Amino acid sequence: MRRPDLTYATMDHNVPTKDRYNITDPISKQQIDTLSKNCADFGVTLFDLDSIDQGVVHVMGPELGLTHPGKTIVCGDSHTSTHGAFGALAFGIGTSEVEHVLATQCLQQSKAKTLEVRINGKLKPGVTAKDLILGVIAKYGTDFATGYVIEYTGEAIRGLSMEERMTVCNMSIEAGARAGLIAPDQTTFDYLRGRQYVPQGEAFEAAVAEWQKLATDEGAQYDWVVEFDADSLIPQVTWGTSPGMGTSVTATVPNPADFTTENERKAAEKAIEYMGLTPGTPMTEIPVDYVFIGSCTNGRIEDLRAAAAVAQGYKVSPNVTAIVVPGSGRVKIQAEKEGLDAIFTEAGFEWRDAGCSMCLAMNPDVLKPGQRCASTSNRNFEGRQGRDGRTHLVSPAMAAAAAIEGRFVDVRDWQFKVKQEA
Ligand SMILES: CC(C)[C@H](C(=O)O)[C@@H](O)C(=O)O
Ligand code: SF4
Repeated sequence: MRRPDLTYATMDHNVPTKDRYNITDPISKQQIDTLSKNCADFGVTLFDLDSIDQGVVHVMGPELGLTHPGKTIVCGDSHTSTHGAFGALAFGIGTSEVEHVLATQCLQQSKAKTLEVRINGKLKPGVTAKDLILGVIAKYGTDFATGYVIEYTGEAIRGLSMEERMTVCNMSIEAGARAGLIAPDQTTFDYLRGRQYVPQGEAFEAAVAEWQKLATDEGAQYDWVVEFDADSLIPQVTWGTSPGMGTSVTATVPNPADFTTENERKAAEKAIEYMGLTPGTPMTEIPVDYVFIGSCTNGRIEDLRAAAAVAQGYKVSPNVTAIVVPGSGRVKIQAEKEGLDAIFTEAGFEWRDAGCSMCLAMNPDVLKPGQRCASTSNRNFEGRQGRDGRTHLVSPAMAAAAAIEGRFVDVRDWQFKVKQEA
């Protein structure tokens, strides 16, 4: 290994989120044991199950301050695009490329084209970064950014916290992009200050002076520009089996006949059948069996706060199983300090340990065939959360409201209702 000092590891995909040391799946067990052994043999820092920093790599990395503006970051995982939120060039690579990087610390790449995704206006109350990226992908499709690196710009992006920016960049890959990034600014520097793996004291100020140079050039030219209006965005729910098959919670399940091309019609038909839905059904009349709050898209502390704010004082519907899975050990500890775990458990949510959990069916958290899940993760492919499971992607607040009502609800009405009752 060329640079063990620049390499970090954790365990996330196949870690059980309850009784975490009891890994019964032999392949998962072997993978985890092999990683431990390799890290020990090659001197790589590993955040293992005993570490409070163990968690989903895209949650715990930034949290530790490992992600800096201007860095090139690779990981054997497609959602590495998350780290672009800091103005890093971060992308997922395949296993043989991982091997190449470990041996040489370099990678041959062809230059990507540049795409500006300009978000005009501001998000309205109850509309989140998750709705924003789901809305962009619903509008432009799951392959519009193929061959490009996205730069997200515009007023709405500048107004986002680092955690919200990570949610947006996380799903760049669902738009087909090689990577997605946001130019660093004061929000970025404030987030990084004092974290374990950033320079401290005067060295930090010197780093900031360098990072400031990474702001978007005045009059920068891109290969392509698309625009999106944040002002008119409504909370989103996906109805199909790709992240682009989404709509507003106030809308209905679409009619395949209304799509323009034959391919789209066929894809919609197939997706609606798999999802067990009927065209024309209001999204708010779709009942859910399961709610998953977590993942590298929405398993950060702000996400858990948003979900807890909705859940507080209510009970999960008797027809629903709901789990909350912090993205990292530190998110878990912070949430417990703030009493969020108590809010969730009193409401009837299960409070779990950090891991990828039900984002993908590679650990004990799996849907049963036919079960329908409101999920804060990023992929709703067939079988993603378990064979024949049905996934609807939503924001944390929307997921929490769905857990309580037992169906999708417009969280903007929900907040109104809460206020009236209070
Ligand atoms: C299993 C892993 C390689 C995969 C990825 O690359 O993204 C997973 O994290 C996912 O979200 O589908
Ligand atoms: S949380 Fe989900 S999307 Fe993120 S790395 Fe894990 S499996 Fe992939």
